[in-house]
Amino acid sequence: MASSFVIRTPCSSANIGPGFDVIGLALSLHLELHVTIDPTTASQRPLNCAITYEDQSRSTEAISLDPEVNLITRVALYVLRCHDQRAFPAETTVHIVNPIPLGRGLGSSGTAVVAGVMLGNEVGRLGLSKERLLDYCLMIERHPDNVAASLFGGFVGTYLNELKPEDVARKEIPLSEVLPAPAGGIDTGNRPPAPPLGIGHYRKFQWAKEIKAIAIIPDFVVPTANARNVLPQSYSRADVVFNLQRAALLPAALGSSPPDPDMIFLAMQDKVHQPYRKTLIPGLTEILQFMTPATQPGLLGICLSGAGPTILALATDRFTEIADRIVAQFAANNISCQWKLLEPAQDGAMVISK
Ligand SMILES: Nc1ncnc2c1ncn2[C@@H]1O[C@H](COP(=O)(O)OP(=O)(O)O)[C@@H](O)[C@H]1O
Ligand SMILES: N[C@@H](CCOP(=O)(O)O)C(=O)O
Repeated sequence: MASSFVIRTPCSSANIGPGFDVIGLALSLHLELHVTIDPTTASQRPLNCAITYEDQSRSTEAISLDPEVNLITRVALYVLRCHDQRAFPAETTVHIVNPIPLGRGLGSSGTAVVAGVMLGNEVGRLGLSKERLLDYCLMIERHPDNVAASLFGGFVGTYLNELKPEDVARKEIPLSEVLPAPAGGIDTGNRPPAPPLGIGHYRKFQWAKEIKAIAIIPDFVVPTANARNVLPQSYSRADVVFNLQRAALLPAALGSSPPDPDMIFLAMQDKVHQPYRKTLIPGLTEILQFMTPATQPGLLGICLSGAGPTILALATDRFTEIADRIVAQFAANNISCQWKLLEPAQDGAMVISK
């Protein structure tokens, strides 16, 4: 008999200023996988899987419908193959509905990875806990901030365990071995490296109910890998202490009701990633500084969302006014934008039976 379910996964904004690779916030824009498994259909397809894709994000990148290439199904196959299941159950169809803009700093890849591990777990009937699924996510997306937010929901602080030397080697296995290059439908029969236990952990923080997130999304892509390549290998003690001081304040500042705008604005400052990413995002330095809670009522703080180019402005009201001002700053650099008013998504990725 056929079965159907939906996997719903929120997008995320990572860092929130000083919490580089540590802090993440799940937001109310959801990737959905509408999955049907119909064993009565004789499978004609490679890997027993057919993909369709519905773009609701206004992205121009073409998403592959080949299950060996598509990030979501590739990740699901990784989880399945770690459990000696070589393909999807016959006959699986996955309809992807994606409103998350690609390569803009709203964690589209982390969300896709989370949806992929949830898909592998569900179709393979593996019964893995979300804590274990986080390990699988971290073998692919190697910083925990986006994936933990999308998997568990809410406003999270994350950390990686100090692993035993043999486990460190397993965690650092090149991505090409975790997600091997497509073999053109030929099953190599290789079992991929399973993740060590308990790589990553998270803690949920409070989020003050008055605070909403405005995402100002420029019409250009900054691949996260490029935005990580512009960062230095080492930092001055002064810059590290600057970020530690603010990162330690941030959860209390964003969790206190009513919010204190000056405290939040200060707690969202950063010297570890944003200053270096200005080379990829025209006008970034000015955009992060041109308004403050003193000059813009309703504003609490501004930061780069993830690796950018999206700007995240936290605010209690006057959302349109704040968004319009940031859009105008980008327009001064000949960059057009869309913007969205989002809320924290307290529920993480979930499977909904149909
Ligand atoms: N829903 C999806 N389905 C397939 N691939 C996706 C999906 N979402 C994101 N990706 C892949 O992730 C890439 C973007 O990842 P990345 O550069 O990390 O940006 P982001 O900040 O959006 O996570 C896309 O170019 C695409 O290859
Ligand atoms: N901590 C990472 C977060 C990347 O987020 P994304 O949404 O841009 O993928 C970083 O800052 O590189």
